[in-house]
Amino acid sequence: MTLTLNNPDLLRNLAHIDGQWVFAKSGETFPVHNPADGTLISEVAYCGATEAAQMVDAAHRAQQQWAKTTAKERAAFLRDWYNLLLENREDLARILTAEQGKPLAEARNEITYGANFLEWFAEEAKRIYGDLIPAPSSDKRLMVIKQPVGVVACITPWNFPSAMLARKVAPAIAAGCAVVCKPASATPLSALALVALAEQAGAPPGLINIAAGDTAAIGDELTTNPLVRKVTFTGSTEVGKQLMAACASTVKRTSMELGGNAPFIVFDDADLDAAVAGAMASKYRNAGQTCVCANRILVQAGVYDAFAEKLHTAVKALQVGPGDQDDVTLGPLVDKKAAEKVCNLIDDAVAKGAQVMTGGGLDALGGSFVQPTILTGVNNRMRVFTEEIFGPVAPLFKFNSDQEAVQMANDTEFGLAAYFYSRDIGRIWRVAEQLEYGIVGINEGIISNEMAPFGGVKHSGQGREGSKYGLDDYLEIKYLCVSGIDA
Ligand SMILES: NC(=O)C1=CN([C@@H]2O[C@H](COP(=O)(O)OP(=O)(O)OC[C@H]3O[C@@H](n4cnc5c(N)ncnc54)[C@H](O)[C@@H]3O)[C@@H](O)[C@H]2O)C=CC1
Ligand SMILES: O=C(O)[C@H](O)CS(=O)(=O)O
Repeated sequence: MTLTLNNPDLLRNLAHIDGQWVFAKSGETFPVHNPADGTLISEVAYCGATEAAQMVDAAHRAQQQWAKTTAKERAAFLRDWYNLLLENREDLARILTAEQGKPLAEARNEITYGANFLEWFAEEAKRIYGDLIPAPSSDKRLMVIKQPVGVVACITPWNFPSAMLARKVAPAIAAGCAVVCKPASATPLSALALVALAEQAGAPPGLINIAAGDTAAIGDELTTNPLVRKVTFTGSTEVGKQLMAACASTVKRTSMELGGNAPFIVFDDADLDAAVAGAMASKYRNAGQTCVCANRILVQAGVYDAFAEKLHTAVKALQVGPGDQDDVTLGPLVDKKAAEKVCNLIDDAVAKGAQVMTGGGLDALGGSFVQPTILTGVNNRMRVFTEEIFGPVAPLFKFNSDQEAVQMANDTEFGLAAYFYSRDIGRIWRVAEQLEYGIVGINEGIISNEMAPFGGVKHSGQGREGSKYGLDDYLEIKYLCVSGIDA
């Protein structure tokens, strides 16, 4: 696939440190390939601990100044950056589809989704209020002020390489922090393009720094350098735990958006057509590579066959192919290793008795294209019940009672998103309150937006991104006790 841009300057391959675009000190680079056809898109600077330390030093200097700006000035920068993302949305979407594989329509949506966090936190920046507290004695005045955490490390995944960066950098900048960013090596180009637009929007040198390459070396520097006061991470639970442990030596704050294992419950009073539409949107978005995808579809016995047939019809209508082709609605997985892992999960289920209703393995296109798949006759001994599938596979589990559905749904160490379809108000409240998840979609399969708190419980992480709560993760609360007030 040839990547054609209106503004070729958006395709960056260097690190951005202290306001300069620089090669790696070693001069090394690493390749970025298009998952649809394996073609080379770019060679990107392969950075390591040296560049990571330089980013931290630059961010520390810049943050001292950025913290002195007014909320209005921080808001104005974020809004200018937001406008540039929208003006360059088509190019940003094409870069995103080229390196990650998602269909262009989804890529456009991701750019808008990420931009909306810039707009949201441009507004929230002006509402970082403190408190005055009734004093215990007449000679005292008690108050609370909120101050920026300081230098923040942002480590982001390959599945939403643009929006996940924006979702972290926006509140950090709004709060008065400076950032050092490490994108996933599979998809650095979208993040680099975003930083190029931040520079165009007037970001002071050192405010926003980014480097990719030697993941472990960069990660080690960012988690142990005492000048970094917070690490915000989106990715697998396994890596999240490693990063939390590494941050302990310097007592950094952490925000963790980790893995999921979302139940999608269809009760017998559900609107089945709405439930199928919600399942399609939740399960097959980004070819199933989102942390909030429906991972286990639990269907009440009385409607199981009807729901399965309706879902089958909808899945058969999916168009598998390269994301830059107009009619495609299901792109490749991010790489062949990811596709192999998903096929292994299918094979495990079949070996334990599951039936393949449609799909079942690699698509005829080969490479990292996986057939959209529905499995029936599944049980909780299969890996598709316990593991995050991260692919276009819908296992349909059957249940009888409401309590059985809730028990199955909660039978996991994860707790990010859950979904269910019902039109009974009593059932809705009872089930919503019993589900052990940070996010619950009720009669809805797409729950993500900048206005709502996004985050999980248990092994799905800690902290919330977006919403009026999203700034808290980037602020420190300081209590001032003023005495001697009595005349
Ligand atoms: N809860 C959420 O919002 C999200 C969770 N995820 C989860 O992430 C996984 C898929 O995304 P991946 O990018 O493969 O996850 P990953 O955990 O392998 O990588 C995520 C990021 O961490 C970096 N990383 C890996 N090891 C590191 C280390 N030792 N030090 C510093 N950085 C390191 C990677 O380079 C990448 O930038 C799935 O489990 C998915 O559920 C992905 C996106 C969103
Ligand atoms: O990385 C992800 O999977 C995203 O958080 C999912 S969403 O926010 O785009 O729904």
